Amino acid sequence: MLDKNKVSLGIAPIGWTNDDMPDLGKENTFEQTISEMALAGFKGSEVGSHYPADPKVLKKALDLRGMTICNQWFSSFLISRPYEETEAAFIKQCQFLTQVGAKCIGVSEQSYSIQGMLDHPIQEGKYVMNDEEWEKLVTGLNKLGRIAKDQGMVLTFHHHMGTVVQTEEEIDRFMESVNPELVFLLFDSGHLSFAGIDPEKILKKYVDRVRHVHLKDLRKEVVKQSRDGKWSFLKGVRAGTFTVPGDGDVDFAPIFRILEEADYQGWVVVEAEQDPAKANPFEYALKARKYIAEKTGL
Ligand SMILES: O=C1C[C@@H](O)[C@H](O)[C@@H](O)C1=O
Ligand SMILES: [Co+2]
Repeated sequence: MLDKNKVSLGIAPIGWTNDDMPDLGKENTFEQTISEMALAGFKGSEVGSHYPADPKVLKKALDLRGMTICNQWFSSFLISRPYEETEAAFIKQCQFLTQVGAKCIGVSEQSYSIQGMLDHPIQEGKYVMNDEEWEKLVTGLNKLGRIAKDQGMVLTFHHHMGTVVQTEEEIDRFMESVNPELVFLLFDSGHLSFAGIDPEKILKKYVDRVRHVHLKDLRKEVVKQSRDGKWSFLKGVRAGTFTVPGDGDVDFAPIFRILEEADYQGWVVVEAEQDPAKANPFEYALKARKYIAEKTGL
């Protein structure tokens, strides 16, 4: 069982409106999204592109529903653009997050990422960094991690399909290289499973350095179709690569057990992007909430 005083349950708006493919769920308003999250029993939300940009407006709408912002995605371009460019955007986003009371920022290195390319098979030919690029990434993230820490925030890094940190070797090298006081891991069960990595193994190894968790389930049958058909990441998402915890093929029992044994403190966030026309987001949020309550006591 997870301790309700230490672990909070959030959900990402990506099941309602998908920022990577804005036509998916464009009919779902911000108010409807957060009302359904709250009604389904979630206390936190990540930030979606259809959320108000004014932190006061956003915070008021969340406060009314007993909710808070728990994290926001941040795209870094540390190995392909001047560091200062990423730093300026990072500082701006940290300020926004601080104003809405959030403590976590989830960074993904998007240089040469194929995750958004509609004509690129996700399971082939992603970019691999050379030693010089590794150095740039690590140095840049350590600097950003310091900036976050000085503002009372935590920089977590999101390993992700189609990006420069996807494989087990890349995750290991990453964790060996970054400053453990400044850069933490965002553990995403769906992306690990999609990459053919055992989530249990990674979590066991790095749980003490995990500061944010994405609970994402995976339909292995769709992943197989995606490999055979050479689908892009986004085509796979539309076809149902991901779903809510308990609805797919990821075994969440060891994940919850490791978090419990490590006395994990922080957010666990359901993040299950799929086509809202096929998988009603409110229905799936309720389904996830029920499964997590049964398995963790949250
Ligand atoms: O954390 C995430 C944010 C999304 O934009 C991304 O594509 C998704 O798969 C994810 O894990
Ligand atoms: Co994620």
